[in-house]
Amino acid sequence: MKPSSKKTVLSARNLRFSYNGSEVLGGISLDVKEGEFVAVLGPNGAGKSTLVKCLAGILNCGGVEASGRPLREYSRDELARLIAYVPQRTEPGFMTVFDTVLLGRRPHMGLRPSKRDIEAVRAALRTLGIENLAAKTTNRLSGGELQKVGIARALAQEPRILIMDEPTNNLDIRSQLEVMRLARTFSSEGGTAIVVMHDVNLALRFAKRFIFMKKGMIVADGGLEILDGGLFREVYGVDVEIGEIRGIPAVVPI
Ligand SMILES: Nc1ncnc2c1ncn2[C@@H]1O[C@H](COP(=O)(O)OP(=O)(O)OP(=O)(O)O)[C@@H](O)[C@H]1O
Repeated sequence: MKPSSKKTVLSARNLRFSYNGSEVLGGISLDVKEGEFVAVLGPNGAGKSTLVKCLAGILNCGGVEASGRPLREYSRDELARLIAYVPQRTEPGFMTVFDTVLLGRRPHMGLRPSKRDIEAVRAALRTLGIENLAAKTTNRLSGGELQKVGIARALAQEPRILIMDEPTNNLDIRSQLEVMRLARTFSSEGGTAIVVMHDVNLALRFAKRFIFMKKGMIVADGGLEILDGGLFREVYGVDVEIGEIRGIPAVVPI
């Protein structure tokens, strides 16, 4: 890839992580720059979620810096203003959709929500097309609606880095496209989007950089130029045909 003059916002150096003594990340190094849209791909259990939880500061992994400063030196609110993380599953509760999304404003808010906070929540609900659900409690939503609430909460947080773990889970095809467009817009406006995905074709269509993981390691990292049959055989153990439909890259298992 061509070197870029953009600022590095997140970096990991020789990142290792174990659950109960069992190593899941085996020494990962990467730099992510402002304005990037990165898709993290790879088979089940490869360590994708663990990696993004380390990058988001959800897991205390060490070896991760944001804007040149170790994550552990950030206060909780500082980190939340910088990085929003959307987990694989948003848990339902007894709060309304509006109040759940308002939680995203906590790191910005005083004792009471300001006009600005309320407007940020409304804007996030609008972006996800769920204003009509604002008064509903989240335990009465469908899986896809709940997923959108989690994403809206992250947007309301107005972070500089948006990290989403399989955000298109549970979503219909139109909503999948909307979420990917939203991440693309976020990154084209100077934010940084890092998204864990299983849908290779959706990732290829929208993201600009692809990190393929296997067994806790990065196997390949780059733009569309890194794609070839050998990569898919190595990472997923499947043979694929790689083509293009109307200029959109398409990978078909054969
Ligand atoms: N809380 C945990 N405790 C113990 N082991 C865990 C825990 N979370 C994940 N693991 C293990 O760590 C490994 C990597 O899991 P991770 O969720 O990071 O993979 P992934 O690539 O995101 O997988 P998937 O695509 O299935 O979501 C797996 O072997 C998993 O069993």
